[in-house]
Amino acid sequence: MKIERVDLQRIKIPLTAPFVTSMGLETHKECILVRAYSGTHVGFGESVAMDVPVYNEEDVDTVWYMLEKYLIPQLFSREIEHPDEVSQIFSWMRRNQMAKSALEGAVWDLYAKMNGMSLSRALGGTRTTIDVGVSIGIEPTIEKLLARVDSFIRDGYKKIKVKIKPGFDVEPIRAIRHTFGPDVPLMADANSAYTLADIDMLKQLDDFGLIMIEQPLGHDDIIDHATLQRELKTPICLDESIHTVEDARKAIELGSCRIINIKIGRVGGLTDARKLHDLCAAKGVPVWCGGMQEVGIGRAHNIAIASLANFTIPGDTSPSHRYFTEDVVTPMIDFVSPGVLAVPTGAGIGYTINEAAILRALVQHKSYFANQESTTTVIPNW
Ligand SMILES: O=C(O)CCC(=O)c1ccccc1C(=O)O
Ligand SMILES: [Mg+2]
Repeated sequence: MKIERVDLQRIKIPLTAPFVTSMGLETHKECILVRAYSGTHVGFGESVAMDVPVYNEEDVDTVWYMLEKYLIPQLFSREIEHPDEVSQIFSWMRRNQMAKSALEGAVWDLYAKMNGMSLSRALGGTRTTIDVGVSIGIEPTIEKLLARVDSFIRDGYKKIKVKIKPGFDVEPIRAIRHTFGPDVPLMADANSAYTLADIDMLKQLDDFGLIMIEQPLGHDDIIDHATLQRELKTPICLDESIHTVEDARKAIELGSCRIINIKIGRVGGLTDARKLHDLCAAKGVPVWCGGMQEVGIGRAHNIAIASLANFTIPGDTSPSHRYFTEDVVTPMIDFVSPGVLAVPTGAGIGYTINEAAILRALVQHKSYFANQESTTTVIPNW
């Protein structure tokens, strides 16, 4: 296939509730949607970079810049047989995994649509449904947190993940266990808020039977995590520290974690996400699909990758209504039964794009053509 045109659309949508983590506060979702065109087919991708570089080094503007300056022109210049080639084509560029992934994901959807198969099938997925959990931000009080946990348990979520930070860690976890009992599948995500100096507090978390503790230490660390894992019964799951398949190999070899959270954007795209999944399967390390509060396109990509066999732990891919009142796909992504999403069987991502919703959220649109000048529209809607 030859990519003849790419559109970038920057959108901004309010979140139904503010999301607080040890990294800061989010009230809106801002991201870039990518469309890749070949013949009569269009593939869709989504950049998961946040509006500020607090999770990784990228933000919405750096993604746009890297796509426009390097990645889009590079795809225009060649014939592609299979989307697996895209990550190889982009491999000369260091990092910028989310920028690469946004375009690579659009090419994967395009390829699946051109071949009349679902994205899940194109990736080798075997599950027809996936179990999902919920990621709850830091609430102003333990009482408010308990109320949220209660409503998510009632909704049937298969895993409850709570964000922790220094000063809001042991007590909220103790309160959840005390109120809801030992059987609730519970985990904590620290987003790198601790160091080895906090080891006594982290060891206290061992008493609560957590499924795992996600990314307790430095975003760029795998050494101290190995030290910590030797001291903890609870499995450590790495998120921020794993950007590549090689990172995962080294972390597993060092014993830095026993579980890995795979985010397609963080690892540079679907091809590398699948390779990381395969490596973990070979090493006996379970994986689950993380989330970046994606709108429907990125969410659909997450569902497709989570249909692979070694995604044995419920992921963070909650239904659309947990974040937004309106999504960019229609109908909104929702449970088929409590805590369970269906893996679409239609071509590509398998959801219909809600063009009207995108127009309502649109901030900037630019079309790039293989053989023509590009055109930009800036929409001053905020
Ligand atoms: O609901 C989701 O999409 C997951 C939300 C989440 O936990 C998260 C959101 C933004 C950045 C990092 C993380 C994380 O998993 O650490
Ligand atoms: Mg995380």
